[in-house]
Amino acid sequence: MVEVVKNPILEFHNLTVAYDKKPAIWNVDCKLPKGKIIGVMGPNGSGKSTMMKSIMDLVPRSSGYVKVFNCEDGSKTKIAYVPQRSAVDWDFPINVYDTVMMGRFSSKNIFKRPSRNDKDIVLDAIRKVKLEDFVDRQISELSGGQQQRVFIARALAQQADFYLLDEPFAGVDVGSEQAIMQILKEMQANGKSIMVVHHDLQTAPHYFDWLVLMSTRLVASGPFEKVFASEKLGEAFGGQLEMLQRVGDMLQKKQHPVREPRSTK
Ligand SMILES: Nc1ncnc2c1ncn2[C@@H]1O[C@H](COP(=O)(O)OP(=O)(O)OP(=O)(O)O)[C@@H](O)[C@H]1O
Repeated sequence: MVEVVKNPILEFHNLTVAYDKKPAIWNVDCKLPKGKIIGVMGPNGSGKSTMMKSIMDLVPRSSGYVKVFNCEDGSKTKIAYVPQRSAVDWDFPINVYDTVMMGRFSSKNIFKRPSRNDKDIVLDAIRKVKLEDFVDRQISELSGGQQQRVFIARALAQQADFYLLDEPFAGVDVGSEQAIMQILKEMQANGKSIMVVHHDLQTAPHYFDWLVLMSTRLVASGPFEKVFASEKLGEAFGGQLEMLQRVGDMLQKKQHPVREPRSTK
């Protein structure tokens, strides 16, 4: 099941990426819509991270291509990428402010001096993720949820049109997960497109408008409810059907599977 998209932000055209000749993603062909929060789901090793990296041109393509479409105003679509937590050296000696400031530098201007405008944008991004009390704190001294928010602030400082987040909720407490989700919804309300690699089938229905299901091949891409309710979910996740049944029951009862954060009052 691959839904046709008329005004896409992104197109995968027969894309294959292999490591040591073993395909990590195989012949992926689909278009993804603008202005949505898109979930990318599938079992471990199904190629979700590779899909993200192929958009950023971080992995060599064996065949096919990825095309990112222009913004409405004709300017080039800017992409910000938040890698998996495990790909980041959290012991690197750098504080929150300087990490977020990295979002204002590209490979072409790494030696520029930050302008007043850069500084304002960085402080604004830090405020948006509610880390203003931690600007001077080393990133190694933050909790998992705070570290993730620093990287989201760095992406916000890039002022991109399209945001890619690889498992932003891994190693993050429930309160931080909800805070991050709130930030993503606000970004969407401001016209941004967002793509998120996610593992948790219970929370997914509350987060995404569009679902891409991977199992090395593309299993499905379409409106969330349509893909989630189809047999494609079982096809992608194979052995985990019992758990899926429980999720289905929960959805029928309209229970919100995410616990409310405990009040701090
Ligand atoms: N740098 C690499 N070198 C060799 N093989 C790799 C490399 N990166 C990923 N792979 C392999 O490619 C396949 C897809 O990996 P990928 O990380 O894209 O999957 P994933 O769906 O994101 O997995 P997970 O949910 O566990 O993070 C896996 O079999 C993985 O072992």
